[in-house]
Amino acid sequence: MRKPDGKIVLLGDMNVGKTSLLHRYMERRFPDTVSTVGGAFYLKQWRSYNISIWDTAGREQFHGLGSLYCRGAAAIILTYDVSHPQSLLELEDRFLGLTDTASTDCLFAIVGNKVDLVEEGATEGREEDGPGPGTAGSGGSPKVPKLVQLEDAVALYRKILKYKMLDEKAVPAAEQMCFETSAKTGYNVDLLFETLFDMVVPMIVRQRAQGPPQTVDISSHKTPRRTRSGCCA
Ligand SMILES: Nc1nc2c(ncn2[C@@H]2O[C@H](COP(=O)(O)OP(=O)(O)OP(=O)(O)O)[C@@H](O)[C@H]2O)c(=O)[nH]1
Ligand SMILES: [Mg+2]
Repeated sequence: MRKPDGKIVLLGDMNVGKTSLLHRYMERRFPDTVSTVGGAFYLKQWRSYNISIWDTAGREQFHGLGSLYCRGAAAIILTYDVSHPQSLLELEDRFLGLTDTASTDCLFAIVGNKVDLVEEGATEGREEDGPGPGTAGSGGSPKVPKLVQLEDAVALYRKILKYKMLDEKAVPAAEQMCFETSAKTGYNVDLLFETLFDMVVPMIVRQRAQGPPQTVDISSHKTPRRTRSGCCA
């Protein structure tokens, strides 16, 4: 298997829909999920590059693993549930610190999932994949109030830039990196992942131009010949 060229990590509280978003994008469906244990990844070929997308567990007991998964990440998707304000607060309080191990030029996307559940429509004009937030596919489930607005996510994005000491002019604009999605209907899901892939590819190209990676490719590593004394030749 070829080593992934870039890595994207999904972070966020339990139950916000990280696994469902990944299933919707990779498998084009919305299956029943069980709460993730540890983490898992998918490989996506985008142009001529292999991008790994890591799904992580939101449950507190797996919290320690988060920074391991983020190591060297080119992009991180911070996910919350639009009907649960606490899930947005958790991103700042509990998850942002885990991203310190990511690549120095790591991109951040903030994603409010489950818009199909809420009364108010999501941002208009971004629906390029899948029906609207609360239309076909929502199964007529009773609507709940939308308790987190897109502006709240934009405010968090700006806080992240401050925390990372990044210049707002040197990174993608908040409006470009804050999404509202529904893993259930597919709303904005392709847009989310494919926007990030398109942003990650130039980073890969730049990293390659800067020199070989600092990691060892074990598939091309020859086992050293042993001498009679037992030392390596
Ligand atoms: N209505 C609706 N339900 C969703 C959506 N996304 C996920 N769910 C439901 O929310 C629950 C949790 O989804 P998961 O994808 O397992 O959540 P998770 O973030 O991976 O949770 P952990 O693995 O515990 O961190 C499941 O019952 C999903 O069916 C969505 O867009 N709309
Ligand atoms: Mg999960």
